Amino acid sequence: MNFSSQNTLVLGAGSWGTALAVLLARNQTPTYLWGRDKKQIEAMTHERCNQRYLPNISFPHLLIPIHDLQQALKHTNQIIIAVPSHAFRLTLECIFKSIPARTPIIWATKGLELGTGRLLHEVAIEILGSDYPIAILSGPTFAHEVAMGLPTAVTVATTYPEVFTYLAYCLRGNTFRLYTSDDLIGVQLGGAVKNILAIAAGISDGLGFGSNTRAALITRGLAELIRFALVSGAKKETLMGLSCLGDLILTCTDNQSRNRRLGLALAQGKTLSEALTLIDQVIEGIEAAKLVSMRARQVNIEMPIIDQVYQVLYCSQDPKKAVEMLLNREQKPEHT
Ligand SMILES: NC(=O)C1=CN([C@@H]2O[C@H](COP(=O)(O)OP(=O)(O)OC[C@H]3O[C@@H](n4cnc5c(N)ncnc54)[C@H](OP(=O)(O)O)[C@@H]3O)[C@@H](O)[C@H]2O)C=CC1
Ligand SMILES: O=C(CO)COP(=O)(O)O
Repeated sequence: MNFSSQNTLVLGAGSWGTALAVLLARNQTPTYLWGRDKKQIEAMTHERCNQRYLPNISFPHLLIPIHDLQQALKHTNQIIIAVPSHAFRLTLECIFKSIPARTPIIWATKGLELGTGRLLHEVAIEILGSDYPIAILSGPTFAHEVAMGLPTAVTVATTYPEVFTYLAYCLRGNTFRLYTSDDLIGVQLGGAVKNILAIAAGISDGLGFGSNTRAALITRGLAELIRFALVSGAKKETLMGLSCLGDLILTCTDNQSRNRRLGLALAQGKTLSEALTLIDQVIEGIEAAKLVSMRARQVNIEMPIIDQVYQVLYCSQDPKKAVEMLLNREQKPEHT
């Protein structure tokens, strides 16, 4: 394959889609960055920067912001979806009739399908059938750090080796390293559930608890995540890798995480709607908390931390009370 003649289309002009488009274009891959907001695309075209979602990062000349989706689809050999999970189905439904069969479709979205809790590869296969090679890019990746060129490593889950090879070629460089995995379930569940645990870590730190508490939350949260993911068909080794443990550590410990900042704000007494207004970006852990706690009950998996996050978000549970509930649970062996 003559890689150098290929174009990539990134769907979703938020912080993550923009950072990925910047990385691709810096690596000499002609890249279209599609966003739904025409005014924002015009501003990005004029300013050569995404002031709203990724300020102070200049666009390389091979990055072209675009609003006309059909036009963008005409010129693409690879699609990367970076819209929030609530827009995933709609985005695929809009494009699938216009993309040639065999076009690789990769997503960097971290979450479950709105309302149903299905994994996004199930949604993708339902819409696309088996004519399109799919892959999932996930891992500890704050958009701004990636765009700054700080060294970052990710997992790409796919059963199509050629998709990985081409993606790795496009994202190559000294700052971005890709590892392969064939565990679509584990990689997606790690990325979705860690967001809920980052809210928990934010709550804990916002209440003024210390490093001991945070370490306990991360470790016991990971135990919940593993129980849930194994029952769902994930591989255990995936859960110890970048897309799960790596991302869990990142988002539970650094205030660049919007999910963690949500927890901090709630613990400081803000209402959910005040916190949402304050952060003003996608917070995937909110919907995921509802979907995962519901699913955990259905499959009879104990997820006490996730459950308390759900209670705080949806049932007006006082964050302090949520911690009390967790600490006063019946004693049990660490490993069961
Ligand atoms: N930011 C990060 O560091 C990382 C994010 N991710 C994941 O990437 C995904 C996107 O998040 P991120 O870029 O951070 O979010 P942001 O909050 O930065 O931006 C959200 C973007 O999604 C767009 N959007 C919202 N609804 C729709 C819709 N219905 N159709 C099309 N576009 C829509 C928004 O457009 P508008 O401005 O018009 O509302 C905006 O461009 C999430 O799943 C997130 O978990 C993964 C790794 C890192
Ligand atoms: O997934 C992320 C980094 O890997 C971003 O996390 P937040 O959505 O919590 O900001």
